[in-house]
Amino acid sequence: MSAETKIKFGCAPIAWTNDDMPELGRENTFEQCISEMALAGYTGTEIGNKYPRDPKTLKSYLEPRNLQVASAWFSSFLTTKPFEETKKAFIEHRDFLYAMGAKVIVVSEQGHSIQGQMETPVFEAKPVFTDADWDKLTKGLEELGELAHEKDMEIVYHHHMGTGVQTTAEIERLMENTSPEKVSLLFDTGHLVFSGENPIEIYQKYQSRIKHIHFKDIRETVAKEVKENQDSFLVGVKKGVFTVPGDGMIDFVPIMKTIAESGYEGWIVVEAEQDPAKANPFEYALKAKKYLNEVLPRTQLV
Ligand SMILES: O=C1C[C@@H](O)[C@H](O)[C@@H](O)C1=O
Ligand SMILES: [Co+2]
Repeated sequence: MSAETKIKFGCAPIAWTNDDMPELGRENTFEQCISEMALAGYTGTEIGNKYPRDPKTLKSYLEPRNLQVASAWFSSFLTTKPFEETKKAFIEHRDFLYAMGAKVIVVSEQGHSIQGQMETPVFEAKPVFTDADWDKLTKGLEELGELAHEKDMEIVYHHHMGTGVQTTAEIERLMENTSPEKVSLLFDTGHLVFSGENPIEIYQKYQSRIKHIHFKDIRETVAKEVKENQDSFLVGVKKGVFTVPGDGMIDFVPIMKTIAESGYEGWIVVEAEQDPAKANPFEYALKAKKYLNEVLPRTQLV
């Protein structure tokens, strides 16, 4: 089987309407978003704040457009709230994704996170977990992993700027202290490069545990500005730190080659949040798909 058939390309709705800042792209409708994704050539989507939450209704919109649900984000609060609260919300989210046919559940720990704070500098004020936080996080994630297994699903942990799992050392600590059977990893190129990590090294080290991928590129000059100005994550997004693959500083050819050579089977979701008033979401989705269509054969595996 070629790499092309094992890898499916999806697109995240965050470029049309931003979940972290719903005022960005408020005017873009749900139907416009999913129609444009399909028109740009994607076969999968994640879930945005305008998507109907009833599986039957959502399917009635997605199926005519040949779109599947790849996954959806879940915020855990294992380090700051009683486990039962996260568990209850997780089961609801899991059951919704299961009904939609998704196989993986994106989980990101939002306890102590500063990613949603407009004024907090993302590099300087990022949280650092205590040993007690790590203990709660790793144990809690393993329990969520077991709950996912009840539906034959996996949790994929999303390392993220402005959270306690952002750097290479933090990703390593998470991976080393959780069971590979219970906790898998999401690989997000944009967050790794923005943070200053080496994405290929991380991919190679954890390839057997990577079960979901987000592709976004970085505008190098904006990333430098965010660091120098001590901007928050959200201000960075508004300034345009993220863009689609092929439009920034990341060379996706070696990344794609590493992914294809690893035998990765699953979704690569183009997820490049930026201000839709400055970056037309359809044009950028199309640009990314064209670029990826060119990059994939250059991995020489197809
Ligand atoms: O997967 C993601 C979901 C978003 O809400 C988040 O802030 C974004 O940066 C991301 O990578
Ligand atoms: Co992501």
